[in-house]
Amino acid sequence: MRNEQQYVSRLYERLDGIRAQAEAGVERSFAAVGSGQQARVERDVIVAERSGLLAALNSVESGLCFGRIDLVGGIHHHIGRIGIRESDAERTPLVVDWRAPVARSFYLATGHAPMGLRRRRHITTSGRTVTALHDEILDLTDAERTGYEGADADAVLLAALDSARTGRMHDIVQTIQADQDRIIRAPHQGVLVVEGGPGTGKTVVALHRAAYLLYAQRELLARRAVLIVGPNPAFLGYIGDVLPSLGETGVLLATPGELFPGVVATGTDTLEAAEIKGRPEMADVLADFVRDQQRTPEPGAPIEIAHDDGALVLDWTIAYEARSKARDAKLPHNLARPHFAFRIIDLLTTQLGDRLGADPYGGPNFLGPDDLALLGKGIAASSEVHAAIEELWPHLTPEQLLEDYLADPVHLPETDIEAIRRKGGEWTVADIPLLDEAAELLGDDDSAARAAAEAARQEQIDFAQGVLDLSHGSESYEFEDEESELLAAHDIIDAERMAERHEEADHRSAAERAAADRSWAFGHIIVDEAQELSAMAWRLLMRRCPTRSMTLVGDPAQTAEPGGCGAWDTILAPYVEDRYEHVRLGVNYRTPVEIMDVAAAFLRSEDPSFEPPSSIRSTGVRPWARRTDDLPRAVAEAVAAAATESGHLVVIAPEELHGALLTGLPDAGHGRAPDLTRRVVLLTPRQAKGLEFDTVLVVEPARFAASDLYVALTRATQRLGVLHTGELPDGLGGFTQA
Ligand SMILES: Nc1ncnc2c1ncn2[C@@H]1O[C@H](COP(=O)(O)OP(=O)(O)OP(=O)(O)O)[C@@H](O)[C@H]1O
Repeated sequence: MRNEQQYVSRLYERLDGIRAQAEAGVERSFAAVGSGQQARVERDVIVAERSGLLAALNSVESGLCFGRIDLVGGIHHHIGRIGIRESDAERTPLVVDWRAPVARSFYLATGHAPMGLRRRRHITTSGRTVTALHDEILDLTDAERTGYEGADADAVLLAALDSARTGRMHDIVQTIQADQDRIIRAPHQGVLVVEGGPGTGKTVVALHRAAYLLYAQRELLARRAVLIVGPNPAFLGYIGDVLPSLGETGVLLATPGELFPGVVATGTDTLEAAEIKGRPEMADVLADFVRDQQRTPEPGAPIEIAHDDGALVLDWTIAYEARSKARDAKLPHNLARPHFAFRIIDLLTTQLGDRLGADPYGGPNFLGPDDLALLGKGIAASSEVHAAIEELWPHLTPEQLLEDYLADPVHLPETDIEAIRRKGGEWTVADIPLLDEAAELLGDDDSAARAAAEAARQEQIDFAQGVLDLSHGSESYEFEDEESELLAAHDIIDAERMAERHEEADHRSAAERAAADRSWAFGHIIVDEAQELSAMAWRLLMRRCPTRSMTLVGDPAQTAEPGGCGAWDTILAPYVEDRYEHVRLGVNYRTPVEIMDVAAAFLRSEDPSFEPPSSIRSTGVRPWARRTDDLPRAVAEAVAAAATESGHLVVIAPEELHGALLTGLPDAGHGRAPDLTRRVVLLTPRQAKGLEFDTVLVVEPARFAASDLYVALTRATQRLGVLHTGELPDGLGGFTQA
């Protein structure tokens, strides 16, 4: 133990050294004498880089080194969250990153396949102090013993699984199991589906896979960023510490309601409306609706446009021809609009030319090409003509289009139309993929943005010219000697190049830039609770990941959303056919066998073929149930009785009961963004998805949908209780009566 303590202390000393160096770098950059835009840009870049490094160094502080492998032949390596080298000339490795190939045997070696290992050691620390060592002898012919060999090889894993929860997910870097390691390091480049029952580590494995990919493909992923999609903000808060604790911060976490930049989904849909909006047919429905916006006047009811040289008649024939021409361009609506406008102007010019230049005696038209060009210019400048074009082929934003569509839906059966009809109101999660679809159909007409950028650039050139003129004026004063004069700014740089240099470089990280850019192509996307996403949501996600480098995590048995796609083939066939890898996790690390038995029996009563994951732990504590006439009081009493138990407690209850229950739970975290670090939390079944707590109280299970109840029953790491007023739902039983 003493030797390991000395080694670990030395590691922390080195970490402190690197940290001090990075801090000094930041300070030096701030104090840098260079002035002017260029120097500021360089300083900002250095500060951003060093600050990123500092954040990573600070976040790996806890449990920096957690293992050691001794190879046959005497070499050994310490394994840690990040790799650290000595400051000597050879840059000797002090601790090896857990993701490095050399560290792999730490996770995979067994007595049967020792992978060249003699011994594997787990080092447990508290702060910077080594508190325990656990050794496993892998080479049984080796007689040397350390005294730290435990009888139970899984002691470290079981201790981690048994520990009280904190409301935040922790990394599992010290105890990754072999089947999990294979998924984390899977070489598969395309879509990898990780399926497994509750508590099998799907989420935590996917997060470690993200960390692994960020290590193995650092170049690419630092540029393109990783996106992690999770079901709700509470879940993202719950998993938010895992990657930073592994030294990785360049990741964007988002809920499905946040995937259209500039819009936050705060509204709610009925289940029926969400299901309809998620159907794949909605892509065609919206495409048809966009075509509906490309109009023609009714035959016999033309648009008459006043013009100095006589009225112009924009009739069905002209509009129809211009529309066909514009549609032939096969461009999104807004980008095809100029084609429509040019054709209209062209046809109206011909109309006017025919009239003005007509020879009353039937000879050729009097007007030549120059006259026609002049007429065309006049028509193109006419605001009335533009108003008519806008009426027939309006420039649209995705928000406008969808708002108009939802106010008066079309191209659907009448009952569906009534289900989704909505005038104004807030955007919902199911609207987000529709907005994205609309954006695709409309196309980003960036001509206005480009014109603005050009104007800004011109302004900078003018500003730079001003600076140059000033420096020219002060030349004799500032540059006294010949050499300086030769290098005077105006001699070596023109205003345009100087303006470019002055342009503010984009210092945001790839993840920050990706968050603001709808057309961003991510290097890798991880989707948790993937079974919940609708076909339309998948269309959005696939657009964000043209390389299809994705890890999808889910459990079809936990599907709650009526629009959820469920089967992987249905989700993936349109994009990758059957070219995806499918792996399963079968061990439940969370729920003890006593609780899993109850949950599995309930689901089997719904689906007799259901195969639950097998629990790795048993607590000897049976779940309990109590019937009551006064739920708020019974819940408050049960929570008070659990106060002596360690860890966190969640009350999972239907939303409509929350108001009443809260009167007896004044300190509970609750609401839209509940604070999960509170000792007591009140959640709806949907909010509880993906989370875990030491103690779970399920309230009024008869009001839960079956899949929601299965999720609720499988959230506990230690204890489960059920409080109900009426009969328990069919199939739910096996409790002790409390
Ligand atoms: N190898 C491991 N070492 C330590 N803890 C582990 C290990 N694997 C899983 N766990 C723990 O098991 C619990 C369940 O993991 P996780 O939440 O990833 O499961 P899940 O499959 O996503 O569950 P659900 O589908 O119910 O959301 C977590 O606390 C996780 O840290």
